[in-house]
Amino acid sequence: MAEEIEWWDFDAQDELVDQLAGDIKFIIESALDARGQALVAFPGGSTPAPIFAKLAESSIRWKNVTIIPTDDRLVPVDNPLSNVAMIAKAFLPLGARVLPLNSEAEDYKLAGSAANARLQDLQWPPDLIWLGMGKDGHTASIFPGPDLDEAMTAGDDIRAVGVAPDPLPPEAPVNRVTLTASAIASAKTTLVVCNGAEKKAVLDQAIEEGAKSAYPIGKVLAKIPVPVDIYWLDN
Ligand SMILES: O=C(O)[C@H](O)[C@@H](O)[C@H](O)[C@H](O)COP(=O)(O)O
Repeated sequence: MAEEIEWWDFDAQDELVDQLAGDIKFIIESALDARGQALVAFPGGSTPAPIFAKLAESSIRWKNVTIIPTDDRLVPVDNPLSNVAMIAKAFLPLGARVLPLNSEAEDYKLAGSAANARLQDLQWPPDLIWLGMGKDGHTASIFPGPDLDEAMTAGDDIRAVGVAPDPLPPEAPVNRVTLTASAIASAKTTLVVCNGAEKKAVLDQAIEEGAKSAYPIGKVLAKIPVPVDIYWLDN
């Protein structure tokens, strides 16, 4: 169980967007003040788009900020499913350094190893890992399937692995590269952002069940040693 979990409930999307963009700005600026640079991981999916847009309006020293996806779908960057493309569109024009997890490798395991090798060059740990979650309880791209154990139990030196979700999620039915649970747990700050009663019910159950949960989000949160803030939009 994460040391402490705090829920922040919102009735309106613009309130969640404003609050979250402000909180992420604060985390990034604190890192810039302390170290002159910041490393953050942002999720894919549909939820982040308005938050990226709001955050991109912030006057931050973006040139000193490195952004990685928490996970990526193994598709070319010009494919609408690409997580890194969505991040890059919002933050590359501001001068941020946006690094992909995906690669040309056809073998998803090789793509995972390549991403892991690239992440070794970064100044770890991340200042922030912002997680999304699916209705099936996946988070980042830690999904039920043959690679769940590896993603959950890989050692601290393994930051990313390739994953073939089983079943493939209908909204993006492709293999993935994801940060491992230990990479996620190493972050200085962790946020979860989700919406709707269905995801709330899954998240409540996953938190209750902790490490034994069949939901990946429950297993991952159980490994996180710092307090976790959950931003939940009721819609
Ligand atoms: O690439 C991905 O699929 C994600 O990073 C994933 O973990 C996402 O955060 C959730 O599936 C929620 O997605 P939505 O925001 O679209 O509901």
